[in-house]
Amino acid sequence: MFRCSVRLIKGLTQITWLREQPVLPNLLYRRSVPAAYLPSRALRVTWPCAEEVKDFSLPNPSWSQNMRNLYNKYMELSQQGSWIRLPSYNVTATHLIGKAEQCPDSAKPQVTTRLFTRNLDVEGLGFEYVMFYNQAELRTVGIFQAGPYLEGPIGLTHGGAIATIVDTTSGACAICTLGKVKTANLNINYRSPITLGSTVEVQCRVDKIEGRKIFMSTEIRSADSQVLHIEATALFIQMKMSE
Ligand SMILES: CCCCC/C=C\C/C=C\C/C=C\C/C=C\CCCC(=O)SCCNC(=O)CCNC(=O)[C@H](O)C(C)(C)COP(=O)(O)OP(=O)(O)OC[C@H]1O[C@@H](n2cnc3c(N)ncnc32)[C@H](O)[C@@H]1OP(=O)(O)O
Repeated sequence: MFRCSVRLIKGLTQITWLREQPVLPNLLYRRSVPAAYLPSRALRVTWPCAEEVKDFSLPNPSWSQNMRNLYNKYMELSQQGSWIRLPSYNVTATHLIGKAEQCPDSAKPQVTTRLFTRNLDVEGLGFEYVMFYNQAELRTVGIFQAGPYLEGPIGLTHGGAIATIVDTTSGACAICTLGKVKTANLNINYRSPITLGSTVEVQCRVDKIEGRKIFMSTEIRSADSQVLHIEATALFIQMKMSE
């Protein structure tokens, strides 16, 4: 248990910017798992115990040249200080401090929860994406490559997969701005299909904040910005301190 805590904390402390975020104290999730979260009586949910915590938003061999070009562009902007690359793990709890002590040592069979967008073990088949956050402008950019396992109509990306990317990119912006949030509303206009294998740029911005409500707009365009694929709006609600 102690070793697990050390590994997780070591991984998290590498993300120095997180410690500087004003929202970080709000990102501490509750420390016990309600029974309703368990997928069945035979299974126990476990938290990440991997030797190494992999950051999935770093380039891998499946990335297209378009994906790499956009990534390099925002990495350069990050070096100038305006953007921050958001790390991405395959277990939601890894993004949050305070889960490590829940690593169990014995329960079998076990199932480890997985972040929906990072649930495939082979690179390039599903969601390949990286997100950057601009704190001054309250914006996120997502660079998304749609893998072949995201098919809806033949050769095209499933609308639900696109909705997931809108939710993820605008949700990340809301989280970085306000702390823990849940999606309350998502409206999507599908303007033109996204071909499987293509890379698109997801642009999200905060429209307004009213108390616990944060209103977001999202646009998805082709890598060269010429084709508008998606226009969307979303409402996220900040969690109460007790949640
Ligand atoms: C340390 C890490 C930092 C870095 C982070 C970086 C990256 C993040 C990486 C990983 C994390 C992974 C992904 C994150 C990305 C995406 C996030 C996905 C989030 C989800 O995928 S989440 C699942 C789907 N989501 C639900 O499962 C919600 C079910 N639902 C509820 O849980 C409640 O319904 C709730 C909580 C929404 C509200 O409940 P509540 O009790 O807290 O608040 P309440 O009802 O009082 O509403 C307060 C005010 O919002 C207004 N309001 C409420 N709902 C509205 C609606 N639909 N339309 C218009 N207005 C609405 C009210 O009218 C009132 O307005 P007013 O104050 O003006 O009266």
